[in-house]
Amino acid sequence: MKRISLLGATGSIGIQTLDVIREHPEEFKLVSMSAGKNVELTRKIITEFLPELVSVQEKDDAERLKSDFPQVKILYGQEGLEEAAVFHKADILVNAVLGSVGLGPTLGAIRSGKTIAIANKETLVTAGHIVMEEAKRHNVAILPVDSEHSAIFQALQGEREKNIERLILTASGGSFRDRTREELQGVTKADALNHPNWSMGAKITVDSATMMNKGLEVIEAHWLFSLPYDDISVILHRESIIHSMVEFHDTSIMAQLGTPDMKVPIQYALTYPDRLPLVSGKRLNLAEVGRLHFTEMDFARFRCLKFAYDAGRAGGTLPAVMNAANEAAVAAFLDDRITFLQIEDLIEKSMENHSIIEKPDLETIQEVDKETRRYVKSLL
Ligand SMILES: NC(=O)C1=CN([C@@H]2O[C@H](COP(=O)(O)OP(=O)(O)OC[C@H]3O[C@@H](n4cnc5c(N)ncnc54)[C@H](OP(=O)(O)O)[C@@H]3O)[C@@H](O)[C@H]2O)C=CC1
Ligand SMILES: CC(=O)[C@@H](O)[C@H](O)COP(=O)(O)O
Ligand SMILES: [Mn+2]
Repeated sequence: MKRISLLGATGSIGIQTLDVIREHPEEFKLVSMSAGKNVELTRKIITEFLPELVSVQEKDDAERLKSDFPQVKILYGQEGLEEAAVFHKADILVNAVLGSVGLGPTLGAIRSGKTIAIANKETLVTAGHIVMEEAKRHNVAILPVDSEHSAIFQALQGEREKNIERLILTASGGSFRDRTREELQGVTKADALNHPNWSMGAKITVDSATMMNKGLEVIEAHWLFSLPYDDISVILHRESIIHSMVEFHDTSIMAQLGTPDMKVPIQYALTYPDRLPLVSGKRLNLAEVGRLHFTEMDFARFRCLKFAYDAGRAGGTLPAVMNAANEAAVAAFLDDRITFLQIEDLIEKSMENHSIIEKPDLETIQEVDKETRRYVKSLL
């Protein structure tokens, strides 16, 4: 029985993690969780899964939940999030919260010796150097949940790192993959949220449309697999059937394939190094798929991917700046305050405006994150 702490239980990854737990009650138990503002769903989850500790974003919501569930320890805010992550009865943290608020809880859980199943990209993007060093020091495994990194992780089982030529991340191209840059003028929020292959939270769906999602994944891959940026490439693959690949020095390429279903990588992170049947999974029928397509990545068309390679290569605080600017800009877009193309303008301006601090500690990263959000706000 693995005892799970789940951050972001009310989100897209959170709900699918609960599906996996529900499908294997003899294997997994939810012992602590966090949610943001979706109190109704939080109530349902508590009633069904009976976690011992629950944290929500707002104090008022916590007060209401306390009177409804007196047997449950209810917390709130960033402190509550961090406490849920280190709950003493949990063996593994599934971090599926959205945004850089996920960094502190990941570090806390590493320091208390928990295995980390990481969906929250912002943790590794903003502070990969600290997270990987702490994981090594505490002998804690960081298991990828993101589909591309899970694919690479699976393709690397039984292989030696020294034999890797490069990683090849696949990108669907997102909602606007068939449009030119000129055709991006005036696209709407509804258009952006219409991902061709995956059903995900709003922020990551917009990231996929700007290609920032792949940029964040390139930086994540750099930290997870300890490879230089020159050995990490991206290819457009419309179908999202090949979730990513590893090429070896002998020219052999190992790929992981499957239908686009996040329950597969979520469950693999929870069962690793074992596997379990995916109760509600759909088997891939390649004859039905028929053809797979691949296209060279166009960095001029997808500027955010270029920003991410630049930020990753420069290192220091620049990835944290890029990430915070992206979070603030996407939130503004989802709030109808800016156009789609302004997202990348705001990220570019924030990166240009910043003087990089080398080897930043946690406090510096958090300060730079706040400063960048203030800067983006001043530009709006
Ligand atoms: N969705 C996917 O398929 C994939 C997602 N990821 C990554 O996983 C992470 C989560 O993505 P996704 O599930 O799509 O996101 P969602 O927006 O669907 O869910 C986010 C979750 O985080 C909670 N939350 C948001 N902001 C805060 C906050 N400030 N404090 C506390 N809780 C908060 C939300 O609570 P509430 O809704 O209650 O307000 C919700 O539970 C992201 O980093 C994303 O990039 C990676 C690979 C695939
Ligand atoms: C499901 C998942 O892992 C997402 O990160 C997905 O990769 C988004 O797809 P694209 O960014 O390739 O459009
Ligand atoms: Mn992904």
